[in-house]
Amino acid sequence: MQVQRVVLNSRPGKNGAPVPENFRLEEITLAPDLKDGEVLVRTLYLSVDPYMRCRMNEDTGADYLTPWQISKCVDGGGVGLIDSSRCNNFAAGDVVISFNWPWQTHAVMTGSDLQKVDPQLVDGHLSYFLGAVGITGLTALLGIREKGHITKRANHTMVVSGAAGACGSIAGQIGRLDGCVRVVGICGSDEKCKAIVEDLGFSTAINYHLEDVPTRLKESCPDGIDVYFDNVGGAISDAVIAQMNNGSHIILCGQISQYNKDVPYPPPLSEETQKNLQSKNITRERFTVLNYMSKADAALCELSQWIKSGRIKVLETVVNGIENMGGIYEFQHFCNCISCCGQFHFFSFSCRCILLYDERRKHWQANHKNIPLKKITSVSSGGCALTTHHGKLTLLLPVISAIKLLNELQSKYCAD
Ligand SMILES: NC(=O)C1=CN([C@@H]2O[C@H](COP(=O)(O)OP(=O)(O)OC[C@H]3O[C@@H](n4cnc5c(N)ncnc54)[C@H](OP(=O)(O)O)[C@@H]3O)[C@@H](O)[C@H]2O)C=CC1
Ligand SMILES: CCCCCC(=O)/C=C/[C@H]1[C@H](O)CC(=O)[C@@H]1CCCCCCC(=O)O
Repeated sequence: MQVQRVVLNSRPGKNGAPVPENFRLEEITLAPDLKDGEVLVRTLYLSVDPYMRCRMNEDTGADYLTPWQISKCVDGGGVGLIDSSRCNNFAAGDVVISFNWPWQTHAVMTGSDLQKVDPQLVDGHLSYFLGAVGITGLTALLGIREKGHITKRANHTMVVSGAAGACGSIAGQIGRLDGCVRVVGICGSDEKCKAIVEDLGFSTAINYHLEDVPTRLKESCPDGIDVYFDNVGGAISDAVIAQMNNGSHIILCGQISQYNKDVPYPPPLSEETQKNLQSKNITRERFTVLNYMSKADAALCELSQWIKSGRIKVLETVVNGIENMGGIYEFQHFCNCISCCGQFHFFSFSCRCILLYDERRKHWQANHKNIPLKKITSVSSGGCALTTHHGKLTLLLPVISAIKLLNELQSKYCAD
């Protein structure tokens, strides 16, 4: 069987921004026979995440991350279907996920690397297993519960950086559901600001590219800041920390603004910010979701229920084609992504890029008629935004490709 895959072509260098040329698309032949314990999977969606920037370095700087190897297939979070199986735990048609899914249209994987998931949890919207009902949703929920110390009726104000991203967009909504009276999001465009306020229910949004963050924080958080969900680090976090209250809490989720720099994780803080933390007794404990997986099942159920009931909205992003996987890193400033292989569709909001393989979708529908995949229900003007059952998708593609993609999406998925 001929399959396409993405390999690492070159490294950006420890202080370099990733470029599409860091990746290369190849075609290879998969051996037809499976060994005992192996399965053949069809890739549906692959996730492109900030931590992968570290895997592009020879030394990732984090003990739980291995570097990607030059000319080898890259891997990460993925979801797909079992095509055929020689592993007792899996049968053809099962939906499975893995943290080490190769960026490949089909792959032979060992059963022990895969986890079977229940499509009912996401109402057939399988990409959610890589986002809102997957690692980033868990990160938001467990990060808040473990490190946020939000108390109902305490009138807490929460600030979220990277607020339109996969973790941030869910974290802000959970902050609200858990009882914060005010949730302020910081993100990088007016479009994102509008979406997190109008679609997700954040109280206020600050565009850090156009607005003065300290001034806008002062206006938006008149009672100071009690909880900070930090996705970005750097100057934005310095500004937030400067306005945090005594005894307040930081959820140290990630520091994306520093990932192109050759600094350890978590990157060092300025002296002034360190002083702020100490003098105001602010907690800032590192949070890694993988350390809380014993709580994952219950948390995933909670997320699933919130999403199904519409109390949490999910924003997603799609870009078209495995050949565009490298290009996704051009969007890294704007988004972290999900994608797949073959004839892709790459939906792309602020947070996630998702590639959907047409044939696989048909395969899925043929085998799971009772759980229809969500179809796009309307396309809004300008070729830059679509609406699904679950919320708005904003394409970060150039308008021309966005229009082309929308037309394709329309003709393929909106007919019925
Ligand atoms: N602790 C844990 O276990 C986990 C941590 N993480 C971390 O959470 C963070 C968010 O991840 P995720 O939501 O998946 O990623 P996304 O890519 O979905 O979101 C990241 C957001 O950060 C913003 N951003 C990118 N670069 C910068 C910058 N230089 N300055 C300010 N904002 C920037 C982007 O939008 P814009 O600039 O337009 O606002 C983007 O929306 C990352 O730091 C990641 O490493 C993720 C998963 C698990
Ligand atoms: C070094 C910067 C990391 C910053 C925090 C972050 O983004 C962490 C992400 C992990 C999160 O805890 C859950 C995940 O899915 C991310 C890591 C996944 C590790 C997979 C292992 C890959 C490998 O084989 O190296």
